[in-house]
Amino acid sequence: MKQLLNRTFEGTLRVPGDKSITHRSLMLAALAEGRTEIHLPLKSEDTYRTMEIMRAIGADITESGDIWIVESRGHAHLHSPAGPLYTGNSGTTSRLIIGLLAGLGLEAEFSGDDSINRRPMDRVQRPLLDMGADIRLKDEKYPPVHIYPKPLKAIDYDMPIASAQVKSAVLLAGLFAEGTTVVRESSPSRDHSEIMMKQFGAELSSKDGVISLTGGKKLTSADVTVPGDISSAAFPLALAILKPGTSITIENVSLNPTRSGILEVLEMMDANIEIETLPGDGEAIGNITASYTPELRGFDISGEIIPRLIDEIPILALLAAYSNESCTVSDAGELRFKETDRIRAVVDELSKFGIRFEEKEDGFTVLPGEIEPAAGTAVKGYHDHRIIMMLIIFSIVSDTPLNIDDTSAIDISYPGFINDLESLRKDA
Ligand SMILES: O=C(O)C1=C[C@@H](OP(=O)(O)O)[C@@H](O)[C@H](O)C1
Ligand SMILES: C=C(OP(=O)(O)O)C(=O)O
Repeated sequence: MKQLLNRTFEGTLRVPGDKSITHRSLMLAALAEGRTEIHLPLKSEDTYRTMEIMRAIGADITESGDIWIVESRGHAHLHSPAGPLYTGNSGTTSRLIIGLLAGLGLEAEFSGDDSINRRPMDRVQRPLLDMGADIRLKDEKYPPVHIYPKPLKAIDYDMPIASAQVKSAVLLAGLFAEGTTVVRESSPSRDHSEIMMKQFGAELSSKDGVISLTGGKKLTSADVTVPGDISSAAFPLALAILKPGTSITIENVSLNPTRSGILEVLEMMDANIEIETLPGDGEAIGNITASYTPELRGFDISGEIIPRLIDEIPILALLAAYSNESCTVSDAGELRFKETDRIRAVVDELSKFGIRFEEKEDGFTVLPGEIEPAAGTAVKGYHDHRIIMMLIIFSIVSDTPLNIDDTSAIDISYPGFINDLESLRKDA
């Protein structure tokens, strides 16, 4: 990483494919009769966990360079796995698979790594029990999760939290439930499941936060091209804004409005960014250019924007530290249930450099002030990809070598992160 310090960066990058869309494409392609090609999938630890699980229940998936091919004779050919499943570090795999397995009426058991085994699964279990599923959890909350075959009925579900994982689990189960499943969202969460289910022929409509899905409709294959992941793009974009002499363009990245809250905050901060939308009929995509911005305004965000930038909050905290004004994030208590408690992690690690935080149960305020980077400071990544990548961007922006305990979790969502940054070095 030393090779990235005391440099400036310039150029164009394609970040890896969207993680949320890749997970969903593997699941839906396995349910849909026919051959699906998934172009430019994210090849990362988390998405391979979903691929292995889909194979363990009978999906035929082959990899051919940047295309994954799923050949399916339809959902009826999927079967209970021969042994326990493993979801690794992936919350999306864990939550969505509960809905999928319950919907298919399969018997299965799964657990994950230490982080997943501490993440709550009862949020998905509750609505599925209402649908008639039989799902058992350790201490009524955590993996190992056991799922037993039961027929499902549609429900009308008022979401108590804004969670795309819960919504998607209910919808995946709803594909096989008797009747029309209705999900009511209080704040919009990412809608990739809804978009893709329609592409695969599901009888689904969505309006003003109310999603209706009629069970029993046969899905048919549809090719998917995965756009770049805006959650990954956020790191090089932050680098461009914070590093003097730097300008970076990210091409073909998802601009889905349920994901692009970060761009709205960058605009609030008066950051130098340009967004070019590209034509297309599925997921919104475009190119984003960000450049060094010496004076950054503050922000105060809460409410409906939070689910639209939830995974970008660690890197937003770093941007906030460089603002001349105070920056507040509220209504983001969900951050405490991610790979690690991301509020704690951000506050504990960035405080080591004189960055002043007021921590709250549901967020934090970053106060303006001097940053005091000290070479060789020991920092912890908590085996959380987003915390680690934020710390690496801080190290590069402040030209300070840091002693990060373990960076291997980068591979959860962005293998090639360091290489991509190297490709942008002005002298590369
Ligand atoms: O559905 C998805 O693909 C995701 C939903 C979000 O989680 P929640 O549903 O828990 O908010 C997000 O944090 C996660 O990275 C991916
Ligand atoms: C929270 C994340 O993912 P997951 O919930 O799938 O582990 C993330 O990618 O930041």
